[in-house]
Amino acid sequence: MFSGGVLRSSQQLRGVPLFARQLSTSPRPLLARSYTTSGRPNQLRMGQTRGGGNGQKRPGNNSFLSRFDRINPLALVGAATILISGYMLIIKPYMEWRSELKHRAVERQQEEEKAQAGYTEEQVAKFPFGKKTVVFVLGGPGSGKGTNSSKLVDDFGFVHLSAGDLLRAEQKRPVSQYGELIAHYIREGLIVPHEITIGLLRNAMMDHPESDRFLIDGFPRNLVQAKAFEDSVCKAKKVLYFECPESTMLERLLDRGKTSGRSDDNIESIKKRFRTYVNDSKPVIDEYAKEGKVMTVSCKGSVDDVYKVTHKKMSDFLQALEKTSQQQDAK
Ligand SMILES: Nc1ncnc2c1ncn2[C@@H]1O[C@H](COP(=O)(O)OP(=O)(O)OP(=O)(O)O)[C@@H](O)[C@H]1O
Ligand SMILES: O=c1ccn([C@@H]2O[C@H](COP(=O)(O)O)[C@@H](O)[C@H]2O)c(=O)[nH]1
Repeated sequence: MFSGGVLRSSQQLRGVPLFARQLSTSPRPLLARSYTTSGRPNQLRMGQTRGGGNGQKRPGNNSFLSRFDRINPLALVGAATILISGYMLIIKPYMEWRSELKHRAVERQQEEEKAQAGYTEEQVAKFPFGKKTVVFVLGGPGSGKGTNSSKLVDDFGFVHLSAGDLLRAEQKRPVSQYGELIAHYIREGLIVPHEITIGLLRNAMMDHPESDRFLIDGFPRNLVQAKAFEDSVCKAKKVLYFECPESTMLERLLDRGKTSGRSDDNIESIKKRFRTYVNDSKPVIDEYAKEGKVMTVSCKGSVDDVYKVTHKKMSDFLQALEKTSQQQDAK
């Protein structure tokens, strides 16, 4: 760092920082100051040597210790200050930054390994999906699925899995290979390929082995997804459907968009989401209705009013389910 020009006239100063050398070789101080072993300054005039005033050098003048006679202590202090400051201001923060980067890279790698590993085929095969009570929560965008699902969690001990939330979380995961794809589908109001969504839902269910009840909110979005989920995970026991006019949904979504930060709570995306709902998602509800699985709740009224109806319907369903299971156990 201090490799400045060689000072031929003061070879003794090799190893001393340039800053110190320049100060110590400066012609400015007419009185070079040295220090005695007692610490008192010992002032000598230029050219005067310790051996007397005759200009002859003493034999020991070139000894190691005598080299320091010519070094200005202030210069040494200055050099030391520069060294310490350089270390504190540049080298130390740089080393800390490098170590932080290394730490983050290790964390990212661990996260990626964990995400890629997911669950083994054996673990998936052993998980008792068929014994779980799965209720799909369906309805148009902004019809109140999330609002009511959160309340059902508190009252009936469901685990609430929102397909949209799982996709948004996956999109944000720094090492996700699907991040950009999901962002595009969500912004365009399109349906993400079902392999991705079903994988996320299945893993999320397996993350809660202790729970017997799952609310799956905003899924399935089309008939292909519904069939794929039934084939690879399980059948839903019931569908909770929030019926809502488009004008109400639009008003609520635009209002939510003021604070939600969602990339699809804007008028262009909302229109696309409505189109997807009518063309792809509503037929799923119609299909389940044919199987007698749908409980319909109107979204009109206050949050509390709507939830009162939702609570009653869910309570009736769970009671009926309990009764059926008791009857089966009795056989
Ligand atoms: N009964 C209600 N009255 C007034 N506002 C409501 C009512 N129910 C829900 N909201 C509000 O409407 C907005 C949409 O509700 P929510 O997020 O529950 O809908 P969602 O069906 O889950 O929507 P998305 O499918 O877009 O996720 C929210 O801001 C919520 O607070
Ligand atoms: O099964 C699903 C669920 C959701 N999506 C995409 O996510 C957005 C937002 O979903 P919300 O339920 O409103 O949170 C939806 O418009 C789809 O683009 C999906 O592809 N598949």
